[in-house]
Amino acid sequence: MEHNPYRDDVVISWAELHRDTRRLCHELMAKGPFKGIIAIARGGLIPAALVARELEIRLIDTICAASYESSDDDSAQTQRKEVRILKGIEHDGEGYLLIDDLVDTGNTARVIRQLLPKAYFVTLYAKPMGRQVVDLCVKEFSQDKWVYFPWDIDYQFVPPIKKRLKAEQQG
Ligand SMILES: O=P(O)(O)OC[C@H]1O[C@H](OP(=O)(O)OP(=O)(O)O)[C@H](O)[C@@H]1O
Repeated sequence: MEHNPYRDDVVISWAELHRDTRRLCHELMAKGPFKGIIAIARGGLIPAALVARELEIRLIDTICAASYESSDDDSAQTQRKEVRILKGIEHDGEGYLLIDDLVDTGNTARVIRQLLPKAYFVTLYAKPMGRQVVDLCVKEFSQDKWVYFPWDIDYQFVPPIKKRLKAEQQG
């Protein structure tokens, strides 16, 4: 079985994501103006839409990448494959804001940084292995945290702690 580097989860709510994106926008006001936004799909799409609203940017493009593939056990912590660019951009990114939700190992960001060397590259969240590849992020998490975004999760009923402990003791 492949080594799993993730020891802990970070669960980001919609409200937290929105608040963090607005914090990013306040910092971006001092960096622009930008000609447009390039969202790294899919994770960058929702942050890019929120940033576009706050900075009043209406020119929005995408670069489409795929870097993870499903693991055999259906876990969200899927196994890494090579980064593939499914749709590129026909310029070097000068004057553009490049947005993704997360830089983790930095594999995706490194490939895209080479394609768009002049873009201003931001993510909401970053882990140490990828932090240097982007220009700005809002929060940093340690490498062993797995970040769940609001679109990855669902609200569901959780039994009271007393019942859960009892069930654990019996089982
Ligand atoms: O730094 P890395 O280790 O490359 O990981 C970060 C990348 O992984 C996620 O995308 P993912 O490949 O899961 O695709 P998705 O956004 O389409 O779900 C995320 O949106 C980043 O693009």
